[in-house]
This record gives sequence, structure tokens and C-alpha cells, in this order.
Amino acid sequence: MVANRTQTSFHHPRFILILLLLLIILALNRSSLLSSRLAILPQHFASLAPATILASTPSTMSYRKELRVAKLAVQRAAILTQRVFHEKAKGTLSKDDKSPVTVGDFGAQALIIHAIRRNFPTDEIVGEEEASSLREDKSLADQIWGFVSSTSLNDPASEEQIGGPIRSQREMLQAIDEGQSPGGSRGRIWALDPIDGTKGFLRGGQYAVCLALIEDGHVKVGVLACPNLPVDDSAPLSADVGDENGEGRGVMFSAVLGSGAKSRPLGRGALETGQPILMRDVPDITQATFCESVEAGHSSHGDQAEIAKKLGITRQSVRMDSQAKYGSIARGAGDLYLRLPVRADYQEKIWDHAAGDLIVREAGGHVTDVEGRRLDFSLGRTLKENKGVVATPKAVHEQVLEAVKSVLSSK
Ligand SMILES: Nc1ncnc2c1ncn2[C@@H]1O[C@H](COP(=O)(O)O)[C@@H](OP(=O)(O)O)[C@H]1O
Ligand SMILES: [Mg+2]
Ligand SMILES: [Mg+2]
Ligand SMILES: [Mg+2]
Repeated sequence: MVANRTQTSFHHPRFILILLLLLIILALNRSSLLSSRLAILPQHFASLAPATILASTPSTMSYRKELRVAKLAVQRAAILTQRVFHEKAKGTLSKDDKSPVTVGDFGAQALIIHAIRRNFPTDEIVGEEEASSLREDKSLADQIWGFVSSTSLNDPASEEQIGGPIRSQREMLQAIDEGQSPGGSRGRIWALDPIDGTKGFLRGGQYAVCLALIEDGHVKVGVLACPNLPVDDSAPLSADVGDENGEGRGVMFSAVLGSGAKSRPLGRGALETGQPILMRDVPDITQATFCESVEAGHSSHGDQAEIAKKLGITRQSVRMDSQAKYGSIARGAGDLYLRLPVRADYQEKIWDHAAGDLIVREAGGHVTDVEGRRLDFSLGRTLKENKGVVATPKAVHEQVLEAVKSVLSSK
């Protein structure tokens, strides 16, 4: 009787369906296409797959773990940068291209790479900084180690998730040097700017800690911590960073491709998910607010003024450093971000744009270069096929791009 019943259950259509499903899943897993293919399986079919198989996939389709690790890692790094600023220990070096790099940039890069390595050991990393100058400057390396070895999240479980502390100064230098991937169009590549807007950071202005996951050339996850932007999403856009104590400041923006963009107070617990953000509607372009770089060498202020005039915009543009500009327009504090090439030979770096590009697009925006091409993150460490940036709400992009093209072509 028992044997009979067992036999019957093996022929049950539901069992056969599950068996077939398992075989399909195993075949897809072998061809390493599982994560993308599962997304097109109906939800209840996917839920029938054993938990062990789903848990062992390299990346789930929701990028939940990637987002969580990125947010925690960026949060810890942002705490380090704030400590460096307040303890007046910026220890600036000048790089070969004459741009500044500080204790904060190196320390933040070390902590973020440590977190990525512990969670996603086979992923590649394109990070802005490298440690060669530190190997010749023991006192600067000691200073950075002082901050790196004493900065942690105050929630032990979260700290553990991002790999806990770095164990030695040697390990710290190794971590900094693991951001040398050439980038490219295949596989999983993290783009990391440990402090974007270093000049802003030095003068107490805006800066951002930026991290994005690029998969097969497309940005899938983006996180920006902006310690000096107002917490309040509805605060008017301003070049002023507010009071000295940082009261009311600090916001984290994040986005996952296809899931929208969010913001949350930076100082709040890392488990807080945040609230969705959207770009503002711009029914009348003459009422729009522009933001642009503080540095006239990074984006032409003169061209921006001409474009504003062409569009009938009279409001003064707001100048701020870093990808805080992308975050600000994504939450509707401003409307338009233009980056207008000054030097024809300059290639924008992927870490200066990857997170911001996704956050703006997920908040309802469109991001292109000055010729209307989408930013192409698949070509290495730089955006070599793009010139400048035009980021706006979708509905007005064509109009703004037309004005940009007309001003730039008349030069
Ligand atoms: N000539 C140039 N044109 C455009 N961007 C430049 C540039 N020289 C440097 N940059 C980049 O501009 C970034 C800052 O952008 P912004 O002006 O929007 O704040 C710098 O990032 P870092 O501060 O991370 O080095 C740097 O990578
Ligand atoms: Mg730099
Ligand atoms: Mg940068
Ligand atoms: Mg930087």
C-alpha cells in the first residue's frame, strides 16, 4: 500500500512540474544566466525553487545584498570623511594632474574596497585613488591608518556585514590598490569615488561618497552619501551648506535599476530604507533652476549662462561641487544639471557619474552628454565616447539639449 501511494505521488502532475522546473533552473545556473532569466519566470514558479539554489546564485535579481552592502560601506566611509574634516586632519597631497587628494579620500577608499572584497570577492573595482604615494610617505599612511582603524558603524551586525575592521596598515594599503580594474563591458564592476568634489570637501562645501555597481556595462545600483546637503528633500537648492555643526545636514541617495530612487537621512540607522524621490515637473522652463560645478575648469560657466539665457531662465544657477548635483535634481530641489566641456581632451571618469546617472534616471530624469548620447560606462575607466553631461527631467530634455547644441555649435 505504502509503495503504491509513493508511486502515485511521483506521477502527480505537480511533482513533474516541479521536477521540470528544477531541471530548467539547474541548466540556466550552469550557463550563469540564472539571475537574469529568473526575472522573467512568473513569481510563483520562482518561489517553488528550493531556497538553497536561490541563495547560491551570484546575484539575486533584486540586488538586495549589493544595495545593502553599498549603503553600509558608503555610510561608514562618510563617517570617516566627517571625522577627518572635523579633526582638521585633511593631510592633502597633490596628484600628478595637480588635483588634491586627502586622508579622507584614501581612508574612504580603503574601507569601501574592504567591504566589497569581503562580500563579492570576484567582482572588479574601478576606484579613483591608488596607494603608491602613501608607500613613500609613512607619516601620511600612519595618519590615514589612525582614522581607518578607528571608524566603524555603531551597529555591530551591520559592521560585521561589511567585513568588520581592516586588520593592519599593510592590508589597508592593499585594499586602496585594489581599485585598479581597467573597467569594460563585461562582468560586475564597482565604480568608486571615495570623495567626489575633494575641493568642496577641503573648503567645507559639498562633496559626495559615491559607489555604483556596473554589470555588463550598465549601472544597476547607485549610492551617494552627501554629508553637507540638507536632510530635508524639500529644502530649496542653495550653495550655502548651513551651520557649522552640521545640524540638519547629511543625506544618502540610492537607486536600483527598475526600482526607483530613494533618499534617507545619512545619520539615521543603516536599516532605514528611506523614501522615494522624484524629479520636479517643469511646466515652464523659464522657471527652472540650474546647478553646475563650482570649478570653472570643470564646466564652462560662460556657456551655461548663454544656455540659460536662450531658454529664458533668469534665476541664478546654483554652484556646488560633486555628484550632490545629481542627487539635488533627483529629489526636485533643482531641475537641470549641465556639465559643459572646457578642455576638448578631457575624458570624464566613470566614478564621477555612475551613481548619479542611475539615481537621476530612476527619479524620472534623462541623462545624456552634450550631443544627446547616453553616458556609456562600458568603455573602461573613462566615458571616452561622451562629452559633458545634460541631466534633466525627461519631459524637457529635448528642449534643453537643443539650447545646449545651439550654444556650443556657435562657438
Ligand atoms: N577638466 C575637467 N573637466 C571636468 N571634470 C574634471 C576636470 N578635472 C577634474 N575633473 C573631475 O571633476 C570632479 C569634481 O566635479 P565637480 O566639479 O562637479 O565637483 C573631480 O572629482 P574628484 O573631486 O573626485 O577628484 C574630477 O574627477
Ligand atoms: Mg580626485
Ligand atoms: Mg570625483
Ligand atoms: Mg574623488
